[in-house]
Amino acid sequence: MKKQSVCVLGGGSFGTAMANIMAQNGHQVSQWMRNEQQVEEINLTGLNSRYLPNAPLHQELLATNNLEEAIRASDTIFVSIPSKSFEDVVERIDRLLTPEKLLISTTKGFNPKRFELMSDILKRNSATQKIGVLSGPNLAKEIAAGQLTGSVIASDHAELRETVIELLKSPTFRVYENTDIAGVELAGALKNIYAIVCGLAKALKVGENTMAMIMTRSLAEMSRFAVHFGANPMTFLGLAGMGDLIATCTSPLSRNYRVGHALGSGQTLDDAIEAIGEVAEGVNTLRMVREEASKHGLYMPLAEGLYQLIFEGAKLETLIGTMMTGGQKWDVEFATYEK
Ligand SMILES: NC(=O)C1=CN([C@@H]2O[C@H](COP(=O)(O)OP(=O)(O)OC[C@H]3O[C@@H](n4cnc5c(N)ncnc54)[C@H](OP(=O)(O)O)[C@@H]3O)[C@@H](O)[C@H]2O)C=CC1
Ligand SMILES: O=C(CO)COP(=O)(O)O
Repeated sequence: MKKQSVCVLGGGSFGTAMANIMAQNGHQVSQWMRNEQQVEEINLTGLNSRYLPNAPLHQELLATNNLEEAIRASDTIFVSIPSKSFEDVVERIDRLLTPEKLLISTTKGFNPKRFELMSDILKRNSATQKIGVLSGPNLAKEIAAGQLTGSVIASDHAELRETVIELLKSPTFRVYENTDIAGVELAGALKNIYAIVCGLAKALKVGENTMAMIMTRSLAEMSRFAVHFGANPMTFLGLAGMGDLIATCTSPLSRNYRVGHALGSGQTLDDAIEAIGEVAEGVNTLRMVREEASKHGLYMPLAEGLYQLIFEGAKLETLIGTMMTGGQKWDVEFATYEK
């Protein structure tokens, strides 16, 4: 692939990990962030010590404060901004976009202002409809440490999918493709709820039978919700579905898992979030999904139980009770059993 101009919006751990791979691949990469000291640190020392310590960054990765310049110079733009601020940042770049530019979200969450995903925000821009979503079991610190990692690019545009696969291809990072944007994006956002549940369960020292049951029923809930909103249930068998659920529900590197673990160890939600100091998308996702599930009559006992536990002071037994005695009886809902 010939040298491409790319920019990554966001100075957090995931944006930095992606920017670094593309710089290592010889592309012209700028990474936009709002913190001037962080820009200076990356450009002078090759380190992003707040978000990705211990990961030396490629010398050609250029950190910048200049959003306009970064967008104008780039053919492909990755937006790696937490869901809370995603819309604000995308609105700032709107007038700088042109029809050829490729726009990719890496953000796993919902807009807290209204029920919509990041790709919905990207689609509202006035210039380009070349939109994609990157999602998968992608713990940023593991990627930076060179652990073998797979991800998924979902888009209607074959050219976009091909470009992202090539930009990010490395001996340790591989991107697969999918056209089910709704499935891939919903999978990445929803699994954060269940990572909180699993962190909590682990803190309570549950056994592996229990962990397996929680994770598998989580997958059932996630796909039930997502299929209602247009996803293909088969997507949940792939890296963006089962893959990300496994990584996030079992790793203390996941911020959402850590929130759950802290809750299970007796901390308050506010203390847990403050101690982590990075984004944990699952808390907002839980609020949005619970509201939408009740509006549409979707049965989500684990999400409902977690919501009641966190926001309504319910006892842990409520969460356990909804899982053990709930109304849903089929193992796999999208299979046909009755002859
Ligand atoms: N980390 C991971 O392992 C993975 C994360 N993701 C997803 O990627 C998204 C980004 O996460 P991640 O990189 O981990 O987040 P971090 O918490 O590591 O960093 C967030 C970054 O966003 C910046 N930011 C926040 N608000 C704004 C704003 N209004 N304007 C400009 N910059 C802003 C922060 O800047 P500042 O420091 O100035 O506040 C910081 O650079 C999330 O949705 C996450 O779910 C996806 C896959 C893996
Ligand atoms: O999405 C992730 C891994 O795929 C990162 O999870 P956390 O946001 O919980 O750290």
